[in-house]
Amino acid sequence: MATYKRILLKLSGESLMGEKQYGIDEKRLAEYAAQIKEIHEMGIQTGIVIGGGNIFRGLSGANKGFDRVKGDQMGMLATVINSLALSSALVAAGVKARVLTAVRMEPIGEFYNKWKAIECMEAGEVVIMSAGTGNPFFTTDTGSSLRGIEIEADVMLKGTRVDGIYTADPEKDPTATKFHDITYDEVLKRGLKVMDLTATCMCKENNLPIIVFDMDTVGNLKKVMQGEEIGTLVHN
Ligand SMILES: Nc1ncnc2c1ncn2[C@@H]1O[C@H](COP(=O)(O)OP(=O)(O)OP(=O)(O)O)[C@@H](O)[C@H]1O
Ligand SMILES: O=c1ccn([C@@H]2O[C@H](COP(=O)(O)O)[C@@H](O)[C@H]2O)c(=O)[nH]1
Repeated sequence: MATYKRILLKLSGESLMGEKQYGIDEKRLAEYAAQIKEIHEMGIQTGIVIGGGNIFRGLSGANKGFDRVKGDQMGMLATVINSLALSSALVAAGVKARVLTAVRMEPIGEFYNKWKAIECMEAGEVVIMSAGTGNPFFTTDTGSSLRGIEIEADVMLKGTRVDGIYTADPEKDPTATKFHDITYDEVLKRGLKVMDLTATCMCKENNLPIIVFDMDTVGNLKKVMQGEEIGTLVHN
């Protein structure tokens, strides 16, 4: 039984690499598409934002001598590449999918607006909102919170490679312990870096709950949608 009518799913670009060092792992892509198909078949309206860290990040480009704004634009284009790949995998799995872009680039994708996104989801399409916010100095976490609020999602799901929010980065600190749930204020006070702080603030101010969970384990997305408490819930 689905507990949510409409969701915003944020996928990690880095996770899309799978076992690779760079780019897109076809197996991981197909697994993501299959998981999304499962919840789409439950009747859940699904909006998606995907990161670009498997291809390019503006900040790392700045370290290599790129102008920061151009680097961020390259990063936003990286999210468009991932979005196109995901839409292609979804269509191959038999799911109608559409890519909208935060920067005009027809015919690659239609220019995003809230009403178009909602109309398409209500008509049974999975909508992938690409190019982040369209502005430099942001991330796709912030793009996700923005789009989640705009499309009036019931929840923002951050599907990543860790299974929730910990007291410290679990990939660096083996003594870190996991939160079952946590308030936005506590995430901000502790400076927990699983999501950027701008995104957390936006969700707090607009009362959009966040669930952080491990998307790389097949079947988890459906479990979260069925109400299984396998990740960490962030709430007021
Ligand atoms: N307190 C914490 N709890 C859980 N994870 C944390 C924490 N602090 C840092 N992290 C790290 O945050 C990462 C999750 O970020 P993730 O890779 O999904 O997003 P991202 O960097 O925005 O991805 P992309 O930009 O590629 O889309 C985890 O892999 C984890 O190592
Ligand atoms: O609104 C946005 C979103 C993203 N960017 C740039 O893209 C890369 C990739 O996004 P990730 O969230 O890191 O996966 C990001 O590092 C920024 O450089 C942006 O400028 N504006």
